[in-house]
Amino acid sequence: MSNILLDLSLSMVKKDEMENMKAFIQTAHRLLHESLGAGKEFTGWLDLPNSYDEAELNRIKYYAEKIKKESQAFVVIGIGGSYLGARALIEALNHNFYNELSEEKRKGPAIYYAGNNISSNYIWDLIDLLEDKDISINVISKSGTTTEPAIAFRVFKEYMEKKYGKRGARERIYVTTDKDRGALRELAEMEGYASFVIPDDIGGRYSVLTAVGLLPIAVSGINIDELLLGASDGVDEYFNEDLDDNICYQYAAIRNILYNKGKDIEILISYEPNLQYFAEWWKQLFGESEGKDNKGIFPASANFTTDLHSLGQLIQDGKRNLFETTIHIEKPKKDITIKADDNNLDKLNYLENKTIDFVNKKAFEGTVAAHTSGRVPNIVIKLPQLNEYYFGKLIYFFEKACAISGYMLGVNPFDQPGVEEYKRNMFKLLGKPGY
Ligand SMILES: O=P(O)(O)OC[C@H]1O[C@H](O)[C@H](O)[C@@H](O)[C@@H]1O
Repeated sequence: MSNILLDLSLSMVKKDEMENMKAFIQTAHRLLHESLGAGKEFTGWLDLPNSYDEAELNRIKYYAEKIKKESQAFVVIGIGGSYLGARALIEALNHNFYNELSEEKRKGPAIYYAGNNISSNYIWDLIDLLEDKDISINVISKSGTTTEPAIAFRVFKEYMEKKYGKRGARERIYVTTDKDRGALRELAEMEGYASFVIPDDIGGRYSVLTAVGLLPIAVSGINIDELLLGASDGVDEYFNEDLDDNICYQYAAIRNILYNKGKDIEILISYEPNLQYFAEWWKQLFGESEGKDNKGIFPASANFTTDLHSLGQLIQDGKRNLFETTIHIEKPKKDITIKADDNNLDKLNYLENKTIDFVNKKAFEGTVAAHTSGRVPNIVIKLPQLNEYYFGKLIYFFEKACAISGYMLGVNPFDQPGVEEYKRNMFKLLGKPGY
């Protein structure tokens, strides 16, 4: 049966180096599964796909349908873990030009994002774009107090109330936040908005398979049952503490081996442009989880072949402190056959009857060969297809690999104390009371 596969044949790591990681992997496995590790109170995501509350799932589906019916555009207000996962999957699993499609062709409203920056130009332009559209909004914040989404929501709440009146706006505003803490929870209760809960034991960057991600994802027409099924199969498949039989743990182990050899930048590569935000989600997951105590691999990303024409030189020939992890999709959703041309001025007739995906795959093979000859270790994660099931499983694969990798590195993979530093300075400069 087809499945996600991990190809380590070009990782430049020897078999015995992996063997030597077995004990460390088993320790990390125990820290995670027996709730003995740092941040153990944030491991609710571990069994979530297997223990999903059916009633909550049905509520998500019900409101997703309501939003679809009532809206031409849907605005997701959130930052970091409160929006990246949703955007990653909405873009990865839909049409490359989803928002630009006609309403008949699209399976849901156009989806826009706000509250992920503090640019007045951005908010202004978004409001301008939404002027003649019927909209609904989902404000997502675990803490309920993050500045960026809070400011955007203040603007959008006023906008909605002007457009639809207070009662009408109430019907179109959805809140996803903590069960009983935070300003957003208080506001949701006070205004009577439909609301969803981010469980206490799941941190933002591990929350894509909760209502945080599932509501917006379902609104875009993606099958969330299939997504959860993939993740749930991942729970079983990536449980085995024997390194030989667990590709998720192999990925965690090899990252640590490479890091200890001075490879402190990992570039996540894809040959599909609509995986750009999947890489952004992955960057937050690994960056916030591991980058602490003056340690951690810097997670970067590149889109090939696009970036081969801009970053390719550095990867091939620059400082040897990086490695690549490619997400390789075996079968495209659609393909195009290259035809012969009588004039052949572009000299492409040698590709007659080959498909564009065939060329893309040859570009991948050629790139991996070139970069490994340039001493860049290459890890390849192979997915049979770009669909809900495999991406649900891949999400879980990375979440778990990240937690295991973080424990092997000796950090708490579930906190992010460093992020507060810029906030404190900004609040002080803004004159926020108490700073
Ligand atoms: O969901 P929120 O509480 O608004 O947090 C949104 C994001 O901002 C924070 O500063 C954290 O660094 C992230 O881990 C988090 O995902």
